[in-house]
Amino acid sequence: MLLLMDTANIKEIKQSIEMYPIDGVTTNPSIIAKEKRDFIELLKEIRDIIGYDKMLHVQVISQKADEIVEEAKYINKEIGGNFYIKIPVIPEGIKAIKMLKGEIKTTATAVFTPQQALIAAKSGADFVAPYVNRLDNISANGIKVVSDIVKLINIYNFNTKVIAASFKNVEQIYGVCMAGAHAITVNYDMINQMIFHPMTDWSVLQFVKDWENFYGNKKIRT
Ligand SMILES: O=C[C@H](O)COP(=O)(O)O
Repeated sequence: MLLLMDTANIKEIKQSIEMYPIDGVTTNPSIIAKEKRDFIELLKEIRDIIGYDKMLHVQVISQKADEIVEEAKYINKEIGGNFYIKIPVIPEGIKAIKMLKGEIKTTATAVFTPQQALIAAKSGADFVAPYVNRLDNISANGIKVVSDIVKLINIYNFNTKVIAASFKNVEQIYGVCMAGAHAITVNYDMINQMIFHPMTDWSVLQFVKDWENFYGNKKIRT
């Protein structure tokens, strides 16, 4: 299972890379704009922090295939390393995914249906990114959509991986993992929530208390 951070915030990226087993970073134009920084300069800083081996997914802005391809080539040249260009699954985006096959790795994004994922996978996308919480918010079932996409990819033996995105609670994350999503991308709040449990904190406190009752301030290693 691949675990990526859905953020462009330098502090959050540094902290999560230090604490957790992170495989890379995903961004989108909204996430990037929040940082109020020069686009390429910010991406270069992220690349420096995560190194050249971890994945960095960056989204295009253009909506015409030729321009999407040009943007993809430009960002890839500037950033380098293990790079994926994120392309929305509009028709021109699908065309661009086909055009980039064999040249730049692609993540088909803004996926809301298994049918979109199927076309993106057949076009050669390396990842498809269904938006779980945004689906749940429109009374659809995000986990079911992810589960169906995973099934379709297996039925047709595509090399495409599912990177489930857009989470607002850990139950959604658990659901997509049980459905066999190959990767998840989560924000800083979600990664911390994934590891949090009040009983864990209570248990740790209790262990320390019991130790101190007998050993006082004595450490295990003096
Ligand atoms: O790039 C896609 C994001 O993961 C969407 O997440 P969001 O619905 O929390 O904005």
